[in-house]
Amino acid sequence: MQPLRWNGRTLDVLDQTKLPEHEIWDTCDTYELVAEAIEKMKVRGAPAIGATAAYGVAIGAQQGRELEKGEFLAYIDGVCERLAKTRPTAVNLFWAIKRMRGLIESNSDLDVPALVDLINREAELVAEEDVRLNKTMGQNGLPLIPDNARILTHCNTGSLATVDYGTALGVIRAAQEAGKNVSVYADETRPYLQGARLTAFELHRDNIPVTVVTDSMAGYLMQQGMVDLVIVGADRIAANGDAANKIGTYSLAVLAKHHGVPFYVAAPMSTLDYEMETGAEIEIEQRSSDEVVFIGGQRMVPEGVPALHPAFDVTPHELITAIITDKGVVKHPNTDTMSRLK
Ligand SMILES: CSC[C@H]1O[C@H](OP(=O)(O)O)[C@H](O)[C@@H]1O
Repeated sequence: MQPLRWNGRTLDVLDQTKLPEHEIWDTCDTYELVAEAIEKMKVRGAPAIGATAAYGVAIGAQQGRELEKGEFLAYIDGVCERLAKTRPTAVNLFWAIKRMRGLIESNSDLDVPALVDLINREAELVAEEDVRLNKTMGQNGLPLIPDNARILTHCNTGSLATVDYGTALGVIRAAQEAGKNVSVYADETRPYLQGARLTAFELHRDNIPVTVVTDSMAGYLMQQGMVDLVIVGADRIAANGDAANKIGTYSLAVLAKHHGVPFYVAAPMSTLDYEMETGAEIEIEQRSSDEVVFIGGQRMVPEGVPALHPAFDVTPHELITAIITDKGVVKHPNTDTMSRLK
């Protein structure tokens, strides 16, 4: 199930906060509505956020179609700034905005209508490329997935986290499509429950055997020999291979190392941030503690008791067996091996 529907003018966003029970689509006909959809995590997942931001710039450009050239360029810069403020960790957001800005700067001689059409087309290209690259990544990861693999994954890295097909779930899909008999344990992934609500939803629809487990069960599953490999996504990968991903990923990597279970990260090249030397520099989004305190509107923490909500953590490259990208697989990632992907 794809999370975005583009008709050339407006963007319909599948409201993922309402899944799996309700399939509700929100129409974004202004860039502000696009920004709010990202901030409220109606759409989430690094590549999906990047594509959504690109469409947000395109919708903003259409809104400014009647402006004079100079006003338009200043206005579209403001649109980009607004979208860049939505969420800090997933580099795909900034990669997409930088790509749109670069296109505008290198074509600033065009008149406004021509620029608007060019921006529209570029946003569509970002989305089309994402699907193609995810499928390539799936094929690149295939050799790492043995037949009958029992796979543990975290959060949601499927079609709902991308334009379609997925990153880590894309590798799992490729394995199933290749006839491998794979099964998945999906961490529920508190507090937003991407695993229970989204990954289980996607895999069940695709007839990929999936069992939901609580985040605290990962160690038990590995201790019982029930997991053959772990595969997760990423929101930003530093030049040395340190990977920022949903909170709880680092704990999985430590457990996997202790139990000798391979730990894979799957991410497109748009998630690699070569300007960031190590993961220590990655900004970790701190979201509202209400997202921890309340589940489905029901209070789980006593009034007056604070709760933390770091939305991501960073897994050191030493704990990562291999990073799977659309350009190839980096085993034992470090600054040197990662540099060869450039
Ligand atoms: C395919 S990347 C998905 C990536 O994004 C998720 O974060 P969020 O749901 O907060 O956007 C999580 O880190 C996934 O691994």
